[in-house]
Amino acid sequence: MPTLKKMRLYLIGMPGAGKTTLGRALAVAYGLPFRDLDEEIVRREGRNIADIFAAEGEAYFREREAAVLREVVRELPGVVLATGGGTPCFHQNLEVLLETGYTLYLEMPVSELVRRLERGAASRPLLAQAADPGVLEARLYETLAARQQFYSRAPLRCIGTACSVGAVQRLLSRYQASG
Ligand SMILES: Nc1ncnc2c1ncn2[C@@H]1O[C@H](COP(=O)(O)OP(=O)(O)O)[C@@H](O)[C@H]1O
Ligand SMILES: O=C(O)C1=C[C@@H](OP(=O)(O)O)[C@@H](O)[C@H](O)C1
Ligand SMILES: [Mg+2]
Repeated sequence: MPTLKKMRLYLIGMPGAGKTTLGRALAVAYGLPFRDLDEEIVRREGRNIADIFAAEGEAYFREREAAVLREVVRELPGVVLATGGGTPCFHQNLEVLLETGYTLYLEMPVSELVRRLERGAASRPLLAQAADPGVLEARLYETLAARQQFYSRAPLRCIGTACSVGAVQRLLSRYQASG
């Protein structure tokens, strides 16, 4: 099935879109190693994302994120990489993604993001204060509005809960065949 033995496939999109979950499954399907950028940062820092934000602030996290992204790209010619929701929006990271692999935007309606994140928002520091679903929804709409300009530059896009492994494989095959 995979047409390229070594390819980098990057998943971008909002928190809760399913980048980590789908990324793992895609890596198995393509026989490629999987990396989650947040997990790579956590491993190098020896503390979790919430602790990094709390102790150092967002600017520090964004610098580490940009540096670790470039390390992963340098080290792995073949990889499925789940990025963090903010990754493409800082430090020219989107350019790195677009120039070194296939970038797929997992586009998920805010209603579905709210449903998925209602319970898990605490581990995502930018959403951690939004305990109330109404506040969470408003925060997600605001964030999406600011990030749309970055996400929409991905050449591949999969919409809603139809983003299955098979759907992404078909999308990518068509894209590879077209150019
Ligand atoms: N296809 C899916 N259907 C239902 N729930 C999902 C699906 N993919 C992910 N989730 C759930 O949504 C939440 C966020 O998923 P995750 O993969 O961590 O997203 P991201 O990495 O984009 O933030 C998790 O609780 C996960 O179990
Ligand atoms: O949207 C964001 O700015 C962030 C999303 C998180 O990743 P997920 O998209 O995997 O939740 C993580 O990188 C960090 O909490 C910041
Ligand atoms: Mg994730």
